[in-house]
Amino acid sequence: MTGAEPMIEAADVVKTFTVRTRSGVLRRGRTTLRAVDGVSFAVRPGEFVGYLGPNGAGKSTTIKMLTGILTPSSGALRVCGLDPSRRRTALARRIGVVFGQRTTLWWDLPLRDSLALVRRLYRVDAAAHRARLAELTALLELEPFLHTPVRQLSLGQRMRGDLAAALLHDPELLVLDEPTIGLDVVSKTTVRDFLERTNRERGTTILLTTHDLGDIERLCRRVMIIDRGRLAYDGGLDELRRTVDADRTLVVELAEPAPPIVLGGIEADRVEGTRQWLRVPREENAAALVAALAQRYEVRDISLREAGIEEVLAGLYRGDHAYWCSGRPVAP
Ligand SMILES: Nc1ncnc2c1ncn2[C@@H]1O[C@H](COP(=O)(O)OP(=O)(O)OP(=O)(O)O)[C@@H](O)[C@H]1O
Repeated sequence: MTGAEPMIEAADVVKTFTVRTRSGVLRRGRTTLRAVDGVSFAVRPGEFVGYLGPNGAGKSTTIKMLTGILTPSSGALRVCGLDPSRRRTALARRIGVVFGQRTTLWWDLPLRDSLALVRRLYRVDAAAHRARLAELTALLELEPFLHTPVRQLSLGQRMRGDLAAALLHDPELLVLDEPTIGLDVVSKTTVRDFLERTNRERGTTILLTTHDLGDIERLCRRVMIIDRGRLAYDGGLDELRRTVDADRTLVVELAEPAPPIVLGGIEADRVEGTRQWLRVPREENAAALVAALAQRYEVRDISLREAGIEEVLAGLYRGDHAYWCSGRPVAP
């Protein structure tokens, strides 16, 4: 594969499922559900892309198609230049996959033995395996539990083991489905640092599905958002914030507690002691608002906060923005 070729190329990919329906007590029928509904995108080598969307949006179904577990109902899909469902074994040697909710390791074996089996599975040369295992052991700090059976590992340790297993054969592409789910802050940081480094230093292309916005803010330069099977956004995080035009928040610290501030059409939507939060619409002049506040209240401190990615996405998922509902992809 040459550097110019996309690592992943999806053209109008559709996946339908036939599901049972029930209306009333006795009437049963079947209907077709379009879990992925005409998705097109390309991921270039070396990119780190977040694949986001609310529950049931179609993320896992997309990932299962990318890894060859599911076959698209229509459309064209190529990963590392291969058709995933037809060339599943060949593709497995070139990609790494981690599902946060389940492990690919052997439950009863010590981690080290599990990783040795992975080497056989992927036919990795023994010397290359030794070198890579030593590197991954150091980076993921696996040494203290290499001899522990997988079933006795904590969630964070197991996830580090799974990442090592997925990367032992040095894949070009790493596909991650919720890799930090259930992890504590320290383990999350270890995993994120490791992923960031893997992408930067080895040039591994990474596609990450997560509900953890910390993962996204820390790692992804580009995000794709899917909702009800359709790609609704594909671009940078900062552009997303700008596109959505989310409201800003004015945090006001008063000299003494007061009833919720009302200024023009704006009212505080949160009050805690002397602190109040006001949502400032984009079109509102924040400077004029601050001046009016200072005239009427004794203000100790004031700060204007841009909408965080969490608020931006919550607005999108609620359908606050027209383009979101239209299902029309937004150009990067
Ligand atoms: N094997 C299946 N048979 C029938 N319907 C399915 C199947 N797999 C997924 N679906 C449906 O397809 C839709 C998309 O599911 P998918 O698991 O891809 O969503 P998701 O974005 O990964 O959600 P979550 O964030 O909750 O994991 C959902 O409505 C789901 O119920």
